[in-house]
Amino acid sequence: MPAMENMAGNFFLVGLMGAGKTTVGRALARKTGKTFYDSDHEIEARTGVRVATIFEIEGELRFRDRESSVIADLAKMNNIVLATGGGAVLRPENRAELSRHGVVIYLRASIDDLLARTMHDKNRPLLQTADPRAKLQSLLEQRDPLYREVADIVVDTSQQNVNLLVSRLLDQLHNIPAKT
Ligand SMILES: Nc1ncnc2c1ncn2[C@@H]1O[C@H](COP(=O)(O)OP(=O)(O)OP(=O)(O)O)[C@@H](O)[C@H]1O
Ligand SMILES: O=C(O)C1=C[C@@H](O)[C@@H](O)[C@H](O)C1
Ligand SMILES: [Mg+2]
Repeated sequence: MPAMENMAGNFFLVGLMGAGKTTVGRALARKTGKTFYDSDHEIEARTGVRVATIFEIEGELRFRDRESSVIADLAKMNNIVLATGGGAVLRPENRAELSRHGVVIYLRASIDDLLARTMHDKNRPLLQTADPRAKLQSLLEQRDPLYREVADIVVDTSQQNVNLLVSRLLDQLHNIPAKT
């Protein structure tokens, strides 16, 4: 088993759908011995239904309320890696919680990669449209400034294998003071 990195504080991952927040977050947690959480999974665990069903029945606004409540709870924990939902940065209170309680990592990827990585998963309601590429492009335009605003580190994930990505990320994290 590879050596465990001993680092203090929380790490929060932000970025668009398909950027790899869940995948990279899980690997980063394993490597640092932190507990992994995913805000989408937490919302699903609390409600007992999939994200797509919440959008369908309650609408996006109510989903965002649920998301803010989960983020507020999880951000206060210690020694965790949290993969946030792609739209978590939309609300200023979520951005404040994230930047206050952990080091925020923005995972970027090309639209081509995002599209390829999200194509087969029907649990992303915002991409169930006739033109998911155009949707991703417009979400990127809207959200890129918000991801950047909240991020302590920006990482390009295009054409990067997950293990390599995590080891490069750890090099950068060593140079950033922990937020606890
Ligand atoms: N660096 C990478 N290279 C290749 N494939 C990747 C990479 N990162 C993630 N993937 C793949 O892309 C898909 C989407 O990744 P993941 O679910 O981690 O994205 P996400 O950012 O959590 O998306 P969402 O916001 O919708 O939850 C998965 O099938 C995953 O295996
Ligand atoms: O980008 C978004 O707005 C979303 C991303 C997913 O993680 C989910 O939180 C949900 O599908 C909405
Ligand atoms: Mg995810």
